[in-house]
Amino acid sequence: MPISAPEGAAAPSPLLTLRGIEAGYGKIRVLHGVDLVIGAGEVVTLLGPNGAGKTTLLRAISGLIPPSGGDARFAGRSLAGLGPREAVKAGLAHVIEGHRIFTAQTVYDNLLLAAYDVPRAERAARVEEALAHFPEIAEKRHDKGASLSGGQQQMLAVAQGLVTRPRLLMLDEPSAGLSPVLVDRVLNVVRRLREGGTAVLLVEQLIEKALAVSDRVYALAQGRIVLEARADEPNLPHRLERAYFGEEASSALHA
Ligand SMILES: Nc1ncnc2c1ncn2[C@@H]1O[C@H](COP(=O)(O)OP(=O)(O)OP(=O)(O)O)[C@@H](O)[C@H]1O
Repeated sequence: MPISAPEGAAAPSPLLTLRGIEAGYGKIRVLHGVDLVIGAGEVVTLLGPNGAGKTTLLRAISGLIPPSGGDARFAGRSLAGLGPREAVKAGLAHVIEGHRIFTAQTVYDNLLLAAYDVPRAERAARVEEALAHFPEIAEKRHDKGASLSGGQQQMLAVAQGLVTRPRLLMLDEPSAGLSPVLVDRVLNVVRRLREGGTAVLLVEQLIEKALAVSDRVYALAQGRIVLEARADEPNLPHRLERAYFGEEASSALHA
């Protein structure tokens, strides 16, 4: 049975609240007023066709590109004017699509570098904490990044996102280039993070696998949110199709 707040008590404020976010590149407008909410410890998948603006939205949240409009709040504070480093310090980690690790450095040093802003005395423990999620790369902690397989490098990139102990971890297509077994392993980490209370925003093409670890889903099309639903909603595949292709195209498909 869901635990409801006592009557009259204020609902806990969400961890991340986006209202009317607009962003793009120079004169190119990509996001046209995006509203999105993530609760503490919630796993949310962001779906959408190629070019919809998913990566751009993650970049706008993590300070890699400044939004040109709207309001973004994280853990009770405005994200306006925050650069990527400040966003990480505020508790936001963004594992970018196709993230490259430092191949000339060891696995351990890659993680230490990612823990740059963690107090020195805590860094080693944070590195171990991140490695504990990935026994396969923990075994290779003294090996150079270059010696890891593509999948292991991808895991190392996710582990780098974890050393800062984020309240929200944003993963941009973590399955890209991974074998099905490794995809499951990365998504299992998402499941474990959720159990531990870390919120995750997941951009993923493997829709079914992503939904299996998610609480809710948003779909973005042409820079606008066109659907918001619970991940276990029975009618979701049909709604997604309509959201992706528009109602008319969907009716034509089923005609
Ligand atoms: N650095 C950039 N400079 C100019 N335009 C860009 C840049 N990055 C992305 N775009 C454009 O912004 C739009 C949205 O791209 P974005 O990568 O955010 O979409 P996406 O939904 O993540 O797509 P995909 O699933 O293909 O990664 C696209 O039209 C893309 O060409």
